[in-house]
Amino acid sequence: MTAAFHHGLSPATAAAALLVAVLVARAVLAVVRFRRYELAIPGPPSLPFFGNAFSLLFLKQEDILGAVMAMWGQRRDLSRLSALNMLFVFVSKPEDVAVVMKRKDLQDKSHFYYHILADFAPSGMVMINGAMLRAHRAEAQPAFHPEVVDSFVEVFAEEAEKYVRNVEQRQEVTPSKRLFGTAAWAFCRSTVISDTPTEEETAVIADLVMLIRLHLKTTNERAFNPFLWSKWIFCMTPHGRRMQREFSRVRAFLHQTMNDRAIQLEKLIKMEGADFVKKRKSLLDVFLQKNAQGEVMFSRDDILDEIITFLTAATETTVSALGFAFKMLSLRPDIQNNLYEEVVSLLGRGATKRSIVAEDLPKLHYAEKFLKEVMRMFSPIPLGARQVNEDTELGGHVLPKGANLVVNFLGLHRDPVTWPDPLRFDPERFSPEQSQGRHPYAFMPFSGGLRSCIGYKYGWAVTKTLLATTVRDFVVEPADDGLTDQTQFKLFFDASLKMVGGRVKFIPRD
Ligand code: HEM
Repeated sequence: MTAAFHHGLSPATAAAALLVAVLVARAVLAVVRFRRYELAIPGPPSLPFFGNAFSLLFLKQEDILGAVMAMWGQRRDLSRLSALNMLFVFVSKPEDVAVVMKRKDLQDKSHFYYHILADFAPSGMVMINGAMLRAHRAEAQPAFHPEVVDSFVEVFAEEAEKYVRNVEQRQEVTPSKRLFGTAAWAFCRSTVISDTPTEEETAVIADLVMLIRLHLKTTNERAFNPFLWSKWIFCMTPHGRRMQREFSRVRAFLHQTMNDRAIQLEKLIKMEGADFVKKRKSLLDVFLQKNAQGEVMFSRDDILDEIITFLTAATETTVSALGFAFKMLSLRPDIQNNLYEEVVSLLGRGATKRSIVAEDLPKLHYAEKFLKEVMRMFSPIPLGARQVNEDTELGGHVLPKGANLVVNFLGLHRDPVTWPDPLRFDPERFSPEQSQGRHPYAFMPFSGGLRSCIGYKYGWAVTKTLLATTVRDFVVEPADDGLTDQTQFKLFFDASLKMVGGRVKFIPRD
């Protein structure tokens, strides 16, 4: 007879009490264990279990990055934040970043952030891991071969010309607003739909771009609001219901586009055989081709998720980089003159000017140094989070299983040891002389290792084309917003880095 029976407890009650006691003991042990690992890593003061939650949760989107960065506090070595027993370990030193990029066991995306991002495109490359990631990357790679990217430059140039034709002249504008449409069109025309889109395609792609922007904004808000972490709960809110409805509508259209293209492809493969297989193809064709050849590698939903993911990755980053580029040009006429001189020496001026072609891109040396300095100071992706799947040693600390490892690209790029006077804007940091001897992992705007940006060459080509075409036709002047240098920018994060305001004026040159 146990003590419980002597005290009149039934066996069921005693069993339930025992179970509760075991669960409570396990939870307490988990909190104690977590706390031991947490406190071993330097970071701001934190409470047991809640960690830094009271400084992090329910923040406005504009304030999230500033709050995270303030708490990170420029620590060079590993540092941490925590909330509700979730640990975020920041890596910002080139030596530590190199280890993360090279280690095969640190390549999975963090569940915390990416499971929310993945809600509407779960099989997209940014979200997937392991064998599935390797298969998707291997298939998509040919669509980003340098020769394929070169073949798209004509489309990029046409979209850039359209951008400069339609830009609101002489008024204060936020360049990113119009740039989204331009970057999205450049992507869709080169990789998804026909070169000459129909009216319906135009309307649906415009909707998709708006929807993706909204999704990214919502993802960040949800990430900092535990009540909305579950997709199920989020989709019961009016906003969640609306997003679900809109995504279903756009997906139905894209499915139709894919079906039409798949039928065309089957015919082409039958007609051209091996010749067609060897041809360079767009992303959509690359994914569909395997299926058309009878190897069903990807479901139509997988392909659609990839198209949405690539469109997001391609537009967000390009727009972020160019938005900061135009803002910096408006504040630095000296740099703008150097850039203009380089551009007109290639593309001509006035009546003799011409559009950019693929062969011009490698000759834009100054543009490249300038854009690198933009991406150093304003890394389009400021943070990238990985999942720690097993207790892992890094930088002299143990990261417990379940922790989120955050590669702090913004911190890496502003590390005063590698970049003296890091807030000074100077493209010459990327001259061959000054680049000599720099740590190979000190500058990582496109990340690195197994999860490096697959659209790296594509991104460079679009960004350079849009920058050169705009500078050829316009002087970028400052807005009347009181901002006189880059140290005054208020940065925030909505899937890519943005700044509050960011307005400039475009004054025509001719
Ligand atoms: C200025 C332009 C760009 C920048 C700075 C940039 C930066 C990055 C970075 C930092 C990552 C890693 C993110 C992480 O680890 O969380 C990434 C991944 C990725 N990027 Fe880009 N990107 C750019 C343009 C593009 C373009 C044009 C495309 C497609 C056409 C693209 C497609 C992707 C994809 C699919 C991934 C996920 C790769 C993976 O997880 O394995 N990016 N990009």
